[in-house]
Amino acid sequence: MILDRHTAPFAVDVQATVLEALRRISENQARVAFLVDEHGTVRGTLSDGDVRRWLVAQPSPDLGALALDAANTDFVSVAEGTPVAEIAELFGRGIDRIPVVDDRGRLVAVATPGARTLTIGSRTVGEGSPSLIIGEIGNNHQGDVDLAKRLVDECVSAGVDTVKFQLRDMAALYRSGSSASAGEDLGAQYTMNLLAKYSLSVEDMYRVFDHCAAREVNVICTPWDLPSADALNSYGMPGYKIASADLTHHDLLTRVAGFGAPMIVSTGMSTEQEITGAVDVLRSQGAPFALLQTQSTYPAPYKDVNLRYMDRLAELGDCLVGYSGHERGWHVPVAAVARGARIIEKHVTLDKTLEGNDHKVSLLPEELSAMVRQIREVEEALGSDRPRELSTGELMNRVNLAKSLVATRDLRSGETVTAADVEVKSPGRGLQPHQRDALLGVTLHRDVPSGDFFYAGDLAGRPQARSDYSFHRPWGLPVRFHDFRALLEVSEPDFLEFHQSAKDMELDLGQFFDSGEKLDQFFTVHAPDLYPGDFLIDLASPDEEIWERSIREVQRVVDLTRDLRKHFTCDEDPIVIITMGGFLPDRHLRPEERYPLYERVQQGLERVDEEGVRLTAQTLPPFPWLMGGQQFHNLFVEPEDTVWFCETYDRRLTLDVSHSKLAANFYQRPFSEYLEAMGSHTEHLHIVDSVGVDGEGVQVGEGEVDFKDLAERMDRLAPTAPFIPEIWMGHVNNGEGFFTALDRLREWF
Ligand SMILES: C=C(OP(=O)(O)O)C(=O)O
Repeated sequence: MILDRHTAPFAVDVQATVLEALRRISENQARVAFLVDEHGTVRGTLSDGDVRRWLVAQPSPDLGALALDAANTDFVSVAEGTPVAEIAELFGRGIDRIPVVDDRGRLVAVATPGARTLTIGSRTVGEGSPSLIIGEIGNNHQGDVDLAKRLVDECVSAGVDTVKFQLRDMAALYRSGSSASAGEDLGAQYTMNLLAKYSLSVEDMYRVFDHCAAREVNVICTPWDLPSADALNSYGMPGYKIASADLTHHDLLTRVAGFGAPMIVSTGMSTEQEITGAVDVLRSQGAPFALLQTQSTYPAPYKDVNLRYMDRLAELGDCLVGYSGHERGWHVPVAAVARGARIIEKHVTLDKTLEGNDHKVSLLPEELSAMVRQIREVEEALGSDRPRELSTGELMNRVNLAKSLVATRDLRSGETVTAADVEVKSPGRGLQPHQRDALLGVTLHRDVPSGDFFYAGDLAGRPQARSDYSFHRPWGLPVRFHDFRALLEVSEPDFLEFHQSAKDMELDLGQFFDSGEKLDQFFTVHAPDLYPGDFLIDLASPDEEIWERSIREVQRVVDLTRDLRKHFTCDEDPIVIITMGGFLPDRHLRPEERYPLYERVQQGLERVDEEGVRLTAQTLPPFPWLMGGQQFHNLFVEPEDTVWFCETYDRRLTLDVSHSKLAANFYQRPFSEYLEAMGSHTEHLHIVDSVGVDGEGVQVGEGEVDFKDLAERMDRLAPTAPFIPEIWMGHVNNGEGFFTALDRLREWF
């Protein structure tokens, strides 16, 4: 059981309305709030159930009514000082939060049956949250306030959640007082001498805590004796650490538990019996606590670290567990997180050669940064045990690498598929091999040429109906040279968008168009994404060879576009969509690093003869799936620098809705900001849904884009920009995915 002295999340003013009280209940996620008057006296408790009962009893419920009307005024509470065991007996029968009140009925704590969460300052850590990373400065400040502050600053830069210090009152701590160590054993004498030299006074420590507050980083501290504990309590620490060395110091445990703030308790150099003894003390005090597995040697041999003991600690303490590390390097804390540590403590120093044991096992600031980064990466990688979902990248790779059912001969509409008509071949664009049984015996409703894929639509056994589309802006279909005729047979788009592969760039247009043929529509061209030799267009590249080739490839796309124009009736110059580049394999650039890259893009474009085309820069996602894996896009991702590029160089955009929504999600900004900023620079639209930060190309209505809002904004900001539905794999089964998207988009566009 825990006595939570952080009562603010539970308290609601007695004058609050039902709605205000409900808001508090949903914020604290405890299903109950306590109504307190101006003196802090509890006047009633209001649970979810109380509100429900009140609602059904009202002829016309009014959420603006006083919460007190719905509250339980005959509630269970306990007096401060009630033994924990007695309080524990009151839980059950719907009661899992009990107000603890002083002799005047004022709320002083909330008793809960035990929660595996701790809140330290601004940070709550629980089973499902990122781990709490503590930068242990300890005494590595060498008794110097400025050095202590610098260490705090380094911890902030490294991204730790909390910094930690140690406080000692040498006179109270050592039997021989603060200076006389002569009679001590060699080890103790060495430690005492160091501590005497390098400790900070309480006042200096407070100064450093103030610096932590100014840097907005949570700070905790280990009191090594009772006076230090009291001094820390006077400052008002949001949490306390108990060193392994104090696990058997039950008076200290009890004193600190009485402060009511969370306790993080190390268990090094202790027997299991001593650990359970400490747990009993903490429980009897109702202290919110976590236990840390620790090997109290400096540096600790890996064979003694024993991360698996965290499982046992979780059982013994029925609490959150973590790891306080004294080994070399930082791979063990990273592994500890993967093994369930919710708290990591690791020492930090500016110089490993300074005097004192701790410096040797401390991380330098850049190492601490690396540890924090790697822990966060591992936490992301841990994922969940929910049913497996394929990432967009995997889906793409699956098309390239997996197998499909294909026809062994030319099959005619009306024929029934037999085993001899079907074989398994790569790529994985059609029905998957395990769907063969479902396909056999199906009567085809279309011709399937030899080597062509069978699709889900073939199983449905009915032809796909295509309706006439009419949108209040021009609409088109993404096509390839080899499939546009088939799509034109079933639909009448205003334009075709030729999505070029590097191989398509080599093809002779005469293969696809009769000489003199002119199709009665316009067209756009999307430059290839990938070229042989893993080459990607990168007009921002500092590498001259890549940059020069990128310029050449863009020119080839422009030239092809001019050639294609002969076969279309275009009133305006055709739009060409280019992914301009600026990606990196391993990181995102800071905003100020992006501008020189845009300048480089522009220099490259100035070398391209753009006569007769409208070159546009496609807006890009933060994590493109290039060459089968995750990369990092930097340019045309955030609106400010994208708009800067457009305005500075008089350039236009192809706004890819999926890409830009992913960017908005990644940068945790409203998508509307992206649309408002980039909308008026938009020449062309790729309309498609998206999920998360890298789920692109999603079918309309199956992701997170608000299409009504999108349509309203685009009608205002880019009313004439044409669009295509750019659904990933939308072309299979003769454009099935594109037509589904168009069917859905009719509602808004
Ligand atoms: C020495 C300390 O802890 P640990 O036992 O985790 O090293 C401390 O918190 O001061």
